[in-house]
Amino acid sequence: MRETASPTVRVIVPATTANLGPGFDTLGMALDLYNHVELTETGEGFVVDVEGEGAASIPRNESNIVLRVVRQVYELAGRKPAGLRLRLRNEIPVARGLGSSAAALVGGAVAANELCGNCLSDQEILEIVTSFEGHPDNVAPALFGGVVVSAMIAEGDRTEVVSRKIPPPYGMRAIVAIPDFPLATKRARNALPAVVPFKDAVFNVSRTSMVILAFIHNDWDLLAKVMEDRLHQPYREPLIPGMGDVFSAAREAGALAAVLSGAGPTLIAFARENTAEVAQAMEETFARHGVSCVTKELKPCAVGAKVI
Ligand SMILES: Nc1ncnc2c1ncn2[C@@H]1O[C@H](COP(=O)(O)OP(=O)(O)OP(=O)(O)O)[C@@H](O)[C@H]1O
Ligand SMILES: N[C@@H](CCO)C(=O)O
Repeated sequence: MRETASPTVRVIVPATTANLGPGFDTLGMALDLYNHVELTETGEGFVVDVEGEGAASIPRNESNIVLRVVRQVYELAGRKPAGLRLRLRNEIPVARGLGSSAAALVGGAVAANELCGNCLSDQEILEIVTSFEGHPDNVAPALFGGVVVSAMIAEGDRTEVVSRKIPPPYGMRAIVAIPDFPLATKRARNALPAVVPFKDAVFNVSRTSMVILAFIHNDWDLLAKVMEDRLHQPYREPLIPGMGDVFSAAREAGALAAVLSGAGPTLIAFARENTAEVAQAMEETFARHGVSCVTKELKPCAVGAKVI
């Protein structure tokens, strides 16, 4: 008798760069570097395979965050799988500020939802994965693509995640300089103060608003002027040797702006030309500070998580 194939779903999810300078925990952009998640319902057991980035460090047991989000989706769908096989193939470096965990979580949630008959909406998936991450600015662009503005709005005992997508900037390139050392998001968030000067808060409110307008109107002169931060980058700079000099070198080489990618340590520069010169300037400047890095030229990605 012909064996029926085990139901399998494959999902591809983009990397993301969060904050985009002043938009701490609010702005994020999807980039064309991907994690691949494959989920199969099996007769028994829960198996996790990992290849690519993080293969040596990502757990294969119940602590694996992707397995945890898959289980939560099945539970919400009222389904109890006899067994699951999870295959993770990662191109996004782990703990480097490019949204590796967000991409993996979104991939797992979308794959599980597909196998459960798509009973959860995108909004429900967004809020489930945000609850794992604690902030929406990687998750939302990983799910929806493009540039996404997000806010967490408390409503009684529930927190609604409100997200709105802007088309990615046309003709813009993102040069990322990825140091060879990891920086856990948790550690980078612990470096932040509980209170900031009122003038710094106002600085970021104005710059975040203007960054959004610059993207909406493709106003690159404006973007170059306003993509600055006072809420998180100054407090994280001691964790990334040479960060300020790398920003200056990127701009001198032709970048419109250069900021910390998410919680770092990756630094990201936005440019429309001279991308090779920008990448070289970032790499050489990091090297002068004793930091070895890999540079990649990436493009903003209009599409988020996709079942393939
Ligand atoms: N692709 C992945 N698959 C499974 N677990 C992952 C993956 N990427 C990261 N993790 C796990 O997510 C947890 C949080 O990682 P952390 O947020 O510090 O790094 P990250 O999400 O990879 O980095 P970043 O958000 O800066 O890109 C870590 O325990 C890590 O093992
Ligand atoms: N907004 C988050 C992004 C983490 O990728 C932070 O900066 O901690």
